[in-house]
Amino acid sequence: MKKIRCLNPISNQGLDLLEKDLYQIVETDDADAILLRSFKMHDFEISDSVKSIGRAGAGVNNIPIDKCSEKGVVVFNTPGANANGVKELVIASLLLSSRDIVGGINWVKGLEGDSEVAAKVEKGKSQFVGPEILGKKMGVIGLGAIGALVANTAVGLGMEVLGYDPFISVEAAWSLSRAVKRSINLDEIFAECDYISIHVPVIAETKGMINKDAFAKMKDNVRIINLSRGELVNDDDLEEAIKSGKVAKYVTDFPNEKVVSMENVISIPHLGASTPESEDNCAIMAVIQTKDYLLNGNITNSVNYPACNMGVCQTAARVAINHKNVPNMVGQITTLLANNNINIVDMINKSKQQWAYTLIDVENEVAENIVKELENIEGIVKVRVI
Ligand SMILES: NC(=O)C1=CN([C@@H]2O[C@H](COP(=O)(O)OP(=O)(O)OC[C@H]3O[C@@H](n4cnc5c(N)ncnc54)[C@H](O)[C@@H]3O)[C@@H](O)[C@H]2O)C=CC1
Ligand SMILES: O=C(O)C(=O)COP(=O)(O)O
Repeated sequence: MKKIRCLNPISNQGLDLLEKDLYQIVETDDADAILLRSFKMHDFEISDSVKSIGRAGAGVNNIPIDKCSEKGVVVFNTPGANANGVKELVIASLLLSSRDIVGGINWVKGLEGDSEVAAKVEKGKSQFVGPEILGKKMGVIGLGAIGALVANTAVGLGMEVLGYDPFISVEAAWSLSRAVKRSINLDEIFAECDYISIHVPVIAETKGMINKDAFAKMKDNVRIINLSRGELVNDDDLEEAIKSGKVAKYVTDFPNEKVVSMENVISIPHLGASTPESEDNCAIMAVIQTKDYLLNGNITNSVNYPACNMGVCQTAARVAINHKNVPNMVGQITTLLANNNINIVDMINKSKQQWAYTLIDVENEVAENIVKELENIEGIVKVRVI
């Protein structure tokens, strides 16, 4: 029986795929696999029983990836599974940033109980005028699953779209409308766009990328939409840019104590992926990937270990080894098996940056002492016999 622990509520559409005779949902710290959404795991004790962590969503900045890699814990996410949910909220945000719908709604709320609401609405509406988006320039930073959908939809809404992504995947590039203009540097986006939407992960290179220097290059009255992560924007610099009139509106899905009280900020409570469709898609994908890893050792959509697939084991046993990507690992592993008279039927070795994974189907049972010997090889961080 494999134990699965959920650190956030995970859609039943996914959890129902866990067969009752094979899997048990637990709240104890002896789980084989963890499923989560935005739960912050940095201070969470990851026990040695944990083999994988499945993020039902895209961003993995809530998970200590390096620590997981060192422990041989494979971290999955679910690329694209919530992209449409986010895209739709970006389009809503685009309109909210332009027309003062939020200001208008709040003002009308204040007229409750007034006997002249209809007349006052007509008289007061001019204070909420805002521009149309048709024909305006939209900059999309990051053209992955979400950014590509946003760029294409903005084209469909009659906007002129500039996209920037130096690491764009072939798949995302193919999916882009030919009307999306490629920017080769951010400065062009900053200088030309009336609306800028950010769709990059928060990593060392992107943290605080929307800062004083960036604001200085932007047009006056620019509208910025950030449904990616709060840390991408420098809050102090944003405050200045709003005060000076450089930024007309900032829409964020990641409000904090500082941003929430700023003028001309629209704060959304992290609702980008909060649709039944996205929640179901993410849960289903995370569960399928987790099951395949626990049962077969196959890796799909991991952010720290390489993709690897040998189907279902047809031999006496399958040995799954997580290790460092350094010379002579395969040599040492196969020599040790040969010295123990274990015949290899099939094997695969893959690497991703400094980590690697070796799957070996063998003809014989693999005894506990051999597992121990494998674990003792310098550079090996996890050994499983499936
Ligand atoms: N508000 C919400 O509920 C949600 C927020 N997100 C956020 O959106 C981000 C993007 O999600 P996806 O599009 O699904 O991810 P993705 O991985 O498909 O796309 C990210 C893109 O950013 C690009 N990129 C990386 N570094 C860059 C840089 N320095 N400059 C320009 N582009 C760069 C990559 O090449 C990739 O194409 C996530 O990392 C997450 O932080 C994702 C889902 C839901
Ligand atoms: O997928 C992501 O990166 C998200 O930000 C969605 O977060 P959530 O699963 O809604 O807590």
